[in-house]
Amino acid sequence: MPAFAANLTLMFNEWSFLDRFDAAADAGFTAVEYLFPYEAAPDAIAERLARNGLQQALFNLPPGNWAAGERGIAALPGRFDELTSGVERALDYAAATGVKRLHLMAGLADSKDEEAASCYRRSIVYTAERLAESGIDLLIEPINGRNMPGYFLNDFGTAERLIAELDLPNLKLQFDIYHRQVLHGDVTMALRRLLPVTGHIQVASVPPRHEPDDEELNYAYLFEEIDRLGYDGFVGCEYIPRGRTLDGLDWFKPFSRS
Ligand SMILES: O=C(O)C(=O)[C@@H](O)CO
Ligand SMILES: [Mg+2]
Repeated sequence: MPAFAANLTLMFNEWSFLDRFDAAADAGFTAVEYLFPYEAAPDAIAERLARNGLQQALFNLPPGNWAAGERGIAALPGRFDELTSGVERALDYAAATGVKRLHLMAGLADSKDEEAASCYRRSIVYTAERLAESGIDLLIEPINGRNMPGYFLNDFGTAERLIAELDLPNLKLQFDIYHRQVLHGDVTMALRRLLPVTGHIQVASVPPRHEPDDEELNYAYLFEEIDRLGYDGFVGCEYIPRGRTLDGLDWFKPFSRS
């Protein structure tokens, strides 16, 4: 049975950020993920995790100026010092939360730009090696250009080649099934091939990015396939509820701890 992590950036928005941990646990989740923890104190998050018996599945390293439209800095020339200090900040939160995988966002840059590609590789190598000292995996995620126009890493093949070429033991793929379907389709065959390098899976319906129970993809089949493949990581529920979060959890009932 997949281990689902509620995505507290998109789900449980009826509650304040810290109260979303309680709401997710009450709804039967045993793990959580979100984009960024940095507006809450590490201890406050740790307390919510412990109080609710929740595991921290994932969060992202600092992305640059998100409010100004930045979507990561790893591929951006001239931002390496900021990247290294962001890694230390993320490690403080990792120590408090016990998270074992962090996602590094590439940023908005031309995917054919050689300087961006070189910055991206340098950032990945640095970050992976620094995280390895704490036993943490580094994830990279291809993101489709409809949701994030201009995002540098917009192709699963590029991510697959990069992971193979860099050959870093803790560099893994964040396989977001929603992005995979929008970008390329062929989800099941890609899962089968890429599972050995996959460190985290995320789900949502396609195309509206809602609960994984309808529209273009057959998630009942895909959840069984994830089990058949022996995947033992988390499946992040990175979806926008159609209405109130709790009203959209019928799909989750067979997997809930309550
Ligand atoms: O957009 C997505 O998909 C994500 O997983 C976010 O974490 C972007 O980092
Ligand atoms: Mg995702």
